[in-house]
Amino acid sequence: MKRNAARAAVAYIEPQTIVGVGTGSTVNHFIDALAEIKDQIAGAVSSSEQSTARLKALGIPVLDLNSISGFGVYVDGADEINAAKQMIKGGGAALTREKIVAAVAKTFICIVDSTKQVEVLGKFPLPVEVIPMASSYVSRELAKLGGKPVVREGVVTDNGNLIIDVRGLHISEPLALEQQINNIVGVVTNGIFAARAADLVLVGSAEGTQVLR
Ligand SMILES: O=C[C@H](O)[C@H](O)[C@H](O)COP(=O)(O)O
Repeated sequence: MKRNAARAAVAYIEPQTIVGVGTGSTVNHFIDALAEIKDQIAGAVSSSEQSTARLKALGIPVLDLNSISGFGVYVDGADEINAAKQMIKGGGAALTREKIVAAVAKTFICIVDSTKQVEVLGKFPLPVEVIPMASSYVSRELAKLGGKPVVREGVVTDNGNLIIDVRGLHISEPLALEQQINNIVGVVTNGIFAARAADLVLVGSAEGTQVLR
């Protein structure tokens, strides 16, 4: 199902453009598909060390985001997505770089299998990237919002920070909660993608791919 969604995303890549590449098992299928047309693109900008390594191993040049002023299509997965195309991301701890690359892109294409579709975000624990010295303080602040925060064991992000997973949130107003959590001192960013929701969703199933505009 993930592969079907990932392969469908290749059709949205314009020739000789830079492609934004997310992170995760669904995106890995996309990178594999992108390798088949690598001579027809101008390179990639990547959202994690993991994706960078896979892109380079397949011969796709990876550009520094600071060396370009913009690009067209960003393709990434999600842990949950609602009907408004708002997402929870960061199950693979790549949320901050993903949010940065997504912010620069003109179009965000989210590739998911149908199990990721939800009515209300929050069943998947919300990842929050924090500066290590602030993790206890931020955890106490997150608990005040009604969630159960737990520092993800053994995980250090590509930026040298920690991830706090927050269980038990019923996220009925994703944009407001995204901003509220980002306002806690010590938070780098959180995994709610509402200020920058997806523009297009490709939902893979065993039968093929559904396009949600
Ligand atoms: O940090 C990881 C990313 O946000 C992923 O895009 C997300 O966790 C979905 O990953 P997967 O495609 O492996 O389910």
